[in-house]
Amino acid sequence: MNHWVIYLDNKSDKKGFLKDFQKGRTPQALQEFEHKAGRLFSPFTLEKLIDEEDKHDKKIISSEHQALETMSSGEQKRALLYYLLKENPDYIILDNPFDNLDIAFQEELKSILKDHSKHISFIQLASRKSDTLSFINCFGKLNENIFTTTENTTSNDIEIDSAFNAVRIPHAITTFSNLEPTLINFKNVSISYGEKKILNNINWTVKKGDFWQLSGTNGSGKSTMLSMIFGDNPKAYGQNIYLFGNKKGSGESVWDIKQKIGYYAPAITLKFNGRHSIEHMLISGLTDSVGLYTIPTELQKRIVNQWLTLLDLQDLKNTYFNTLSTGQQRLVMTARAMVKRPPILILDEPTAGMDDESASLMVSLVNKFAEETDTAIIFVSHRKEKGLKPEQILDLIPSENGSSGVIK
Ligand SMILES: Nc1ncnc2c1ncn2[C@@H]1O[C@H](COP(=O)(O)OP(=O)(O)OP(=O)(O)O)[C@@H](O)[C@H]1O
Repeated sequence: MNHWVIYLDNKSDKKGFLKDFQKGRTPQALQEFEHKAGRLFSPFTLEKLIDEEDKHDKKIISSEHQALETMSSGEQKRALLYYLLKENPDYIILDNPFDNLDIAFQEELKSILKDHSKHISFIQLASRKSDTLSFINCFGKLNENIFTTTENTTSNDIEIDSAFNAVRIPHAITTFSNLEPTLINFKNVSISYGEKKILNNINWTVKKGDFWQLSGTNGSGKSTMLSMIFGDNPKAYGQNIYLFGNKKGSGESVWDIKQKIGYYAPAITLKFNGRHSIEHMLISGLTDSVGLYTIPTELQKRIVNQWLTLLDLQDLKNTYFNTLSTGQQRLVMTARAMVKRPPILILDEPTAGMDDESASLMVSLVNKFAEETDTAIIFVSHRKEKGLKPEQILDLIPSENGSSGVIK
């Protein structure tokens, strides 16, 4: 039985490939799948199922106890996997299956897929060569929209430690005065959803200039914690959570808080589907807007030009953002969250779905920003991100009473 891996880079037209595949337009080498029943294990499938459940008010993979929409990203993937396997298709396309999964579930997934590989063919789309499943016996790659077969290539270790070293992080133009040295303070924070206990007695202090990694298994409460800092999660009220010295829910508006926090998660890239030049995208990071509604000042332009030089994107400054490769878009969006040099920068799984080279560039940029600025960074990731240099890790360890926080 054949099992394929198809390596992707940030220029691969994955969407186009999947569409063609589903319509039966398969490349020559993959013709064995042409008239077979296939399923897709991908965030696209999850999106569609959530939408369908919502529209028709029915449970397709939601359980009795919990709607698919409210599950954590790892829980959603687990539910989808079992749903697809139960359908017993001839083949399953696995779209970067390990993204957003904690180490334990990654291992479990590997062994579940291996067991099923005796009677289901798998086609793994992989941005990282090191993710290649052990039972893969056919190799290919997707260059833009062209599929070609390749030799069995082993994982490529990319070191881009010297990237961005020519230029320093540009100066800030916004000043954040009267900041307390302690920016975030969780005191004995415990959160439940109904009977389900999520966080148990979390104590966490983030100070000016800290570099934290927030980690924990799927469903351990990482997004819940972020939503209490950056979002409007009502569960935050009544808890002892202090942001910039003020108790959450007392006085400072969500807008006041958001203004002091740079935030980037891959999903927000989707918000920027209009025609914005890269230069304007970065300027909009200084003005906290999605588009650019006012004429930028000379100072704003100068700072953004320095950022473009740093990112080596000077030549592309007038290019539309939506024409960049995924890796370039992610770097621009991360830089957009950095340009203000906010007191806090939250990066929520920023490397999910990135190829090795782009992930490595992202890590270099974050390390450099941590080193050269006073911004406190919270980097959320399941992966031990190669080369990332956080000073401290808050690991959420789940138990029946909710997750406790262990500082490493
Ligand atoms: N509205 C809700 N109702 C019920 N349960 C919820 C709701 N929102 C979140 N949960 C549960 O809270 C737990 C923590 O979810 P959260 O998204 O914070 O985890 P996470 O650590 O970010 O996980 P992942 O790494 O999988 O994204 C999960 O078990 C999730 O199912």
